[in-house]
Amino acid sequence: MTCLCLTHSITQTHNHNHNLPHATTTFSSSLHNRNPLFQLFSVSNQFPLLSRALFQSIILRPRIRPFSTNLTASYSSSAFAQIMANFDADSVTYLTQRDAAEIDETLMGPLGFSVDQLMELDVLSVATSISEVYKPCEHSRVLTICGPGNNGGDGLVAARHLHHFGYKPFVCYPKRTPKPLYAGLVTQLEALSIPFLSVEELPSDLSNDFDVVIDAMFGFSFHGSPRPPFDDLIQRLVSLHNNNNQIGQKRSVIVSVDIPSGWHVEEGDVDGTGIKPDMLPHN
Ligand SMILES: NC(=O)C1=CN([C@@H]2O[C@H](COP(=O)(O)OP(=O)(O)OC[C@H]3O[C@@H](n4cnc5c(N)ncnc54)[C@H](OP(=O)(O)O)[C@@H]3O)[C@@H](O)[C@H]2O)[C@H](O)CC1
Repeated sequence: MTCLCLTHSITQTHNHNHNLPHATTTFSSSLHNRNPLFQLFSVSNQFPLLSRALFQSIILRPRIRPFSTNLTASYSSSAFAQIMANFDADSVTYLTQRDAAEIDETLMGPLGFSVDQLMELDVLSVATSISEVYKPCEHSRVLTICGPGNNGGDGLVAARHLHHFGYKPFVCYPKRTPKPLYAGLVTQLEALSIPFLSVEELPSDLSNDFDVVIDAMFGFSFHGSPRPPFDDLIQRLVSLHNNNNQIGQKRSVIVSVDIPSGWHVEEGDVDGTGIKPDMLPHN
C-alpha cells in the first residue's frame, strides 16, 4: 500500500466502508479538472486495490463500471450499490501536492519506511490489478514508459512483476537516474532479459506492437509543462486514445500508475487534452 493512509481524517472518512472488496474502476472521460492525490486516500490493507479512480469517480459521480467479468463477479452490484449509498462524497478530503510530499516525508522519516519498500508494495497491487483486468493471454505485450523519478521506478517494478505474471514487458526509460535504487531495478530487469527500448526504437503507432502501455512517467512531483522527450511520449499516449475513436481500430490500453502524466497534479486534465487512461489501478 503506497501511503498506508495513516492520517486520522482519512481513516475516519472511510471507516464505514471496511467491507469493500478489491476494486478498480474505469477512467471516465468526464473526470477532468480535479485530481486529488488518490494514493493518499487508499485506506487500508483490508482492501488494498481500492483505487483513487474509484474515489474520484464516486466524488464526481460519473458512470462507473467494473473492468472485467471476474471483477464483476467479485464486486456484485448489490455491494457496489451499498458502497455508493454509504459513500459521503462531501466528507472526502483532497490533498495538495505539498500534503502528499509531507506524508511521504513522514512515512520515510519518523515511521521508518523505505522508498523501495513502499514501491514494491504499491506496484505489486498495481500489477495485480492489471493482471485481473488485462489477462496475459490476451494482453501479453506491455510497454512501460518510465520517467526520471519514483513514478518511473514504479514502472520498472511493474515490468518485473508483470514478467513474473506471464507478460512480455518492454521498458522505455529515456532519462535514467543514477541512484542505487534505480540502478538495481534496471539490473533486475536486465537479468530477466526484459528489453529496453529507446524513444527512437518505439514504433510510430504503439498499438501495432503493444497491448498495454503503462504510463509511469510522472506522479505527484510533476510540475510545469513536460520537457523532452516526455512531451512527445505523452502526445503519443494522447494520440492512442484519439485513435480509438476511429471505428474498428484496435489500440493499446493505457494504464497510468498514478496521476496521468502531464495532468496538473492538483487541477487534473485542465484543458481536456491530456492522456485518458483506461485504467488507474493504484492501490
Ligand atoms: N507515496 C508513496 O508512498 C510512494 C510513491 N511512489 C511513486 O512516486 C511518485 C512520486 O515520485 P517523485 O520522485 O516524487 O516524483 P515523480 O515521479 O512524479 O517525478 C519527479 C521527476 O520528474 C521530473 N519532472 C517534474 N516535472 C517535469 C516536467 N514538466 N518535465 C520533465 N520532467 C519533470 C523531476 O525533475 P525536476 O528537475 O523537474 O524536479 C523529477 O526528476 C508517486 O506519484 C508514486 O507514483 C513510489 O512508488 C514510492 C512510494
